[in-house]
Amino acid sequence: MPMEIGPRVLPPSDQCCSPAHGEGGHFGIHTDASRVRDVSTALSAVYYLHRTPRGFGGGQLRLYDTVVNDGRARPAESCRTVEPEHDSIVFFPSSAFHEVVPSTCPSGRFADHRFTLTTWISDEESATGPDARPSRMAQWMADAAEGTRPLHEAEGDHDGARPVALPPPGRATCLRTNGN
Ligand SMILES: O=C(O)CCC(=O)C(=O)O
Ligand SMILES: [Fe+2]
Repeated sequence: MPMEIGPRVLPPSDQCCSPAHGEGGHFGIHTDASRVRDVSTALSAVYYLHRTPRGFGGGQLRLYDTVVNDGRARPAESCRTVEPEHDSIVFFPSSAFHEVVPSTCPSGRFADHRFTLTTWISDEESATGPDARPSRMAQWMADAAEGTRPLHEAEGDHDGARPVALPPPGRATCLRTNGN
């Protein structure tokens, strides 16, 4: 089924990332603190799109609980697993530890890769008003996330993901999800 992605739903390309994971593609445990201005209010949004039936295996998103030891936060062993389902979107706090487990892509074809559109939503206003103090839990997760390594240092954990060029603004794009 062709899927229309109009430019109006796409954030500017510097605020949007569109990688494709093939065989072995993965993303080690991280937070998205370095991708947002205010991690105490920011949400990460990941939209999944791929051909059906799915041409890849694995590629689940794991969202970890957080534990604190000696005032330092780290990912707990417990997590929630999100299956990348075509035409679905997941939102989570950008301060949460998460990872993408390795994908397999038996055909090796690019069309069978795991595709996503990822963006980060941050309400700058809400962090400045008098009533805008984040909850204790949110502040605590934000402080923990600030201490995590910047994303560019985690590039070694992002093997196998190839960036996909986004369409220029003002032109609709048609992604065929059932062809090559
Ligand atoms: O692809 C996903 O499910 C998550 C991607 C991600 O964590 C990121 O781009 O920071
Ligand atoms: Fe992330």
